[in-house]
Amino acid sequence: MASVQPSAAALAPQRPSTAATLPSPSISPRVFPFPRTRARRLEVAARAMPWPHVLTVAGSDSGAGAGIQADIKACAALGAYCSSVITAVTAQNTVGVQGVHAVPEDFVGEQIRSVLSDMSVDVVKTGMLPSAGIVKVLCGSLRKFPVKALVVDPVMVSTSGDTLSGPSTLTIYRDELFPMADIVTPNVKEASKLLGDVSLQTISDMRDAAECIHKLGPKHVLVKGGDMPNSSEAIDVFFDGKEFIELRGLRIKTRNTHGTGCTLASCVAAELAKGATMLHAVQVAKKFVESALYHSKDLVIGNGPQGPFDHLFSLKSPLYKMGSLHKFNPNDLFLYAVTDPGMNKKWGRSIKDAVKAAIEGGATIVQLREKDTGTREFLEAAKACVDICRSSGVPLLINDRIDVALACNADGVHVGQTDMPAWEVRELLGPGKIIGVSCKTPAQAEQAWKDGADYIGCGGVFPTTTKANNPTLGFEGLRTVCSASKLPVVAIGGINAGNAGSVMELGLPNLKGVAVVSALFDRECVTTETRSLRSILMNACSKS
Ligand SMILES: Cc1ncc(COP(=O)(O)OP(=O)(O)O)c(N)n1
Ligand SMILES: Cc1ncsc1CCOP(=O)(O)O
Ligand SMILES: [Mg+2]
Repeated sequence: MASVQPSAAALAPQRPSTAATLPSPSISPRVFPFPRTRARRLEVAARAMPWPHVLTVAGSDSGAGAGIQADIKACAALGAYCSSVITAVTAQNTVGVQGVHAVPEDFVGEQIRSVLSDMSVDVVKTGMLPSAGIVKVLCGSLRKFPVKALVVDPVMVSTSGDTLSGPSTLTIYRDELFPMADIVTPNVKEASKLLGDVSLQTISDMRDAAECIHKLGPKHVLVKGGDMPNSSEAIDVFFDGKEFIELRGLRIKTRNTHGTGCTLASCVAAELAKGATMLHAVQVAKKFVESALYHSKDLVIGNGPQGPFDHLFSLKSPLYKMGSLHKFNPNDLFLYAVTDPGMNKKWGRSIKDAVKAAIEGGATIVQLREKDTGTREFLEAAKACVDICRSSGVPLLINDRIDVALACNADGVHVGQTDMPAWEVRELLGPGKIIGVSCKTPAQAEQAWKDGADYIGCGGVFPTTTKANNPTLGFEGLRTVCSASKLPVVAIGGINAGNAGSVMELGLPNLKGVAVVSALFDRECVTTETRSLRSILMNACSKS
């Protein structure tokens, strides 16, 4: 690999600033508020707003889909500052890598020194490290200027199949860099290379690989399964030295996957810099990549087989503002309030007041089930309820109506067996939204999971007059579905203050809560009923 030499222009003496040649201004020059004494500087620093800071040590991608360019965009998208040390300049595009020009080792060292000696960097993330010498320089610098965490993305082969780091770096990766790392994030091809070209075909192989790489010294390992053949999901294996966690995601059909590895590692680094735990950082990173791929799936840049994706998709999409992204927490199903227009009319309250009251009483999630409300009125009310729920941190779902959910930017939808299939809903809503599916059988629960739902609603557990022609499953039916479900379950149908405790006391696997219509809304005071049901549920859970 050839070295980069500074251009003649870069080496030429600097032109004196134009300010020096201008006549002195008649007004006093502006005083910049840079504190002159050390004590004053420290005082200012103590009051200063912290800005999580990631330093990426990686290669430049001229096509800007991967490498340094991806790292900076990913960190920016997640609110972290990203400084950059360039280890190599690559000529690449959507077709592949046409050339690599490594930066001389001592100049890589100089860049690192410039950043780490001046700025307070929280996390260092590494990407393309083209030579063993550069890895050595990096390790030496990290010993001199320690940071809170080191994220190592062992970039060895580009997704187009081009070699970015020779075999000589393998040994030093294993001997010097990995023992310093808080996490190493190989894909299956890289994991295989790191372990001497072992074959990785199954999740169990990925677990074994994660364990072997962990023995090389990093605190955590994430083996990414995005490239695994014959898998309808993107499953990654996370290992912290004790426990294996399979992280499941959607496999987004798109050609725009260039730079996913760099982006994932940068997101992990950004989240760590913000103070997240490792598992949380990895979960956020995975969700971010999945969402970016989803929102970029139809973009076209370049003519080659692998295009870049849009890291800053949230700036564009009104449906996907980061602020409204409600990451699903199964415990939110604990007390699920489902509205009913007839009951609200009967008691003379608006949808908005009903939702406010339920939240005040302690509802943990709300569904607008407005079967007879006109679309325009429904949408207006839904928008108001989105505001109420968002300011209380309670997710708001829409029953049946994907169009209304999209228009009001709700947190998700609930659909039944005769509504739009969950996988089509997922296509429309994207990965950031919550999808619930009504299921009465294990087969339906299995399908809901395959379709990408987040939870299932199972019932009627007891007879109900709220939903016509709805067969009663009883405790046995609920037990059968809960035991088979891979998704969290909420029980529904005829649940009230008199029987809710007995449902939760069943202690069924996956049962996270109860969904209730009439026992909350066909009552005079929604807040009182919700409050009392919540305390019944809490008592029952403390017993079971
Ligand atoms: C939480 C929850 N579970 C089940 C249902 C029922 O949905 P569905 O089967 O689509 O019937 P309708 O509610 O549309 O009549 C639900 N709404 N919520
Ligand atoms: C929507 C729905 N899905 C199954 S039962 C049911 C109605 C639940 O209403 P209630 O809580 O009043 O019995
Ligand atoms: Mg429905």
